[in-house]
Amino acid sequence: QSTAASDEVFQGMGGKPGIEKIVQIFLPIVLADDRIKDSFKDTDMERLGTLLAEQFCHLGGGPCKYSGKDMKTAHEDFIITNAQFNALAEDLQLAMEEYGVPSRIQNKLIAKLAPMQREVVTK
Ligand code: HEM
Repeated sequence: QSTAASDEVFQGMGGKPGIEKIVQIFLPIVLADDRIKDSFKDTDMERLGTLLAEQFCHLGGGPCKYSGKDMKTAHEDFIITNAQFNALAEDLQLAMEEYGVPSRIQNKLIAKLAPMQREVVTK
């Protein structure tokens, strides 16, 4: 594991074009998911998509800067449960699966998101 390139998750998702495509697959899955879709009814999904792509690229070790709010500030006005956090992670995994990201890389991205749970979950 220590020999893995620091950008292996970024590369494994297909670089910037791959990440953009994954986000394009991911957002419709979220908006069709009865467990979480209501949270996004007033959200500018295009802006959210841009920020998610930046964030995944940065977390994956790619050459991107995340320009959005910190996770606590972004979510504190919403009521978000642990179950909803898990639902969103599951949807992201579906999107990565559909794009053909290897499961080892999928798991690494999800592992990087897991620590955000305590900042995102408000209830
Ligand atoms: C690992 C989990 C998550 C990540 C990485 C994440 C990431 C983000 C990012 C990057 C933004 C944009 C921040 C900004 O506006 O500057 C955002 C906004 C938002 N997130 Fe999350 N999020 C996560 C989980 C969730 C969950 C579980 C929900 C609800 C079910 C949720 C609901 C929202 C909503 C509604 C907004 C938009 C707020 C607005 O319209 O301004 N997020 N999230």
